[in-house]
Amino acid sequence: MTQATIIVNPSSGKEEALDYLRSVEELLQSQGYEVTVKETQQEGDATGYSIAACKAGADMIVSIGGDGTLHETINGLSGQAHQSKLGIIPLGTVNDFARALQIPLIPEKAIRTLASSRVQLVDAGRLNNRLFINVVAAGKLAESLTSVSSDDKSRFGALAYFKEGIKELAGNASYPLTIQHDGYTWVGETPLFLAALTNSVGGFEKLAPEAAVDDGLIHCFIIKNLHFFNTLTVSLSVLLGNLKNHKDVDYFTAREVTVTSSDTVRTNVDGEEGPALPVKLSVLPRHIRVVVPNSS
Ligand SMILES: Nc1ncnc2c1ncn2[C@@H]1O[C@H](COP(=O)(O)OP(=O)(O)OP(=O)(O)O)[C@@H](O)[C@H]1O
Repeated sequence: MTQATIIVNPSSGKEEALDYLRSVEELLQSQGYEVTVKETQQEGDATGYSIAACKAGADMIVSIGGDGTLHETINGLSGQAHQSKLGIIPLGTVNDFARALQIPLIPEKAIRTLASSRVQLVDAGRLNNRLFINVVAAGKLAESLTSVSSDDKSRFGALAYFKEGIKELAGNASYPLTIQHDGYTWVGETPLFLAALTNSVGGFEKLAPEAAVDDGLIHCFIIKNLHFFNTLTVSLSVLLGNLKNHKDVDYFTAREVTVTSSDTVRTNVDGEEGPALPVKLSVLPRHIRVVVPNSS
């Protein structure tokens, strides 16, 4: 009998993940899976459960939670001799990875997607010695997003991010960064450096519109000045996917990027606190097998 493991994070998003557990189990059983359920209690659990599922030869791992739970699950999958395919029920706050893959954000619809026969190969990013799936951010703005409390996230959802972000914009503080890629070096002060693998960053699905999940590229934005966030042009730029064309933004794509600073600068990785700089980023092309809707 084929095996599936469900990894469910009860604290994700609005804390509704457990409400959908039974439906996910039933759908998988109806597809002929023998199902194991693993509930996370703390950071690292999803990685451990994911490694165990691969070692047990599970055909599919289903993550019920947000981008943080997915990040941990994928870090478990990678490097295993047998890599299970991944099903996603997006119940986090932002759910960028699901947005990028056009997995429905309505849980009932996402659950039906698990019956899809379509599996898409998706890039993963490497950051020093671990993987990321969506975005690495560095700078004052990234640090402020990391500081959003999980209480605020549960109560306000994505708005919690904007609340913190806007507080930080008022300061417009920058860090000195050195960014190297493909023989180029950028040196300057920036409040925000973004390295995105997918088109959806922070819930903005058009922030990096040309970023395909399997293009083998890191899409990088160096925001040189945050003053422009205070003007109407920024909202238009972001919403229309023109951020890269703004005069205060440097945009490039790369397969490998190194970011260093003379200051202590922490990163935000897939929405959670990441390591301090320096970081070396690279791409593992078409590294993860994700179950996506038949029609997308
Ligand atoms: N039982 C638990 N109670 C509290 N925190 C948990 C529990 N299980 C896992 N975690 C933590 O939850 C975090 C991941 O949450 P996740 O990203 O899935 O939800 P989210 O932050 O609401 O969504 P998003 O990342 O899409 O905004 C990880 O940092 C992990 O350590």
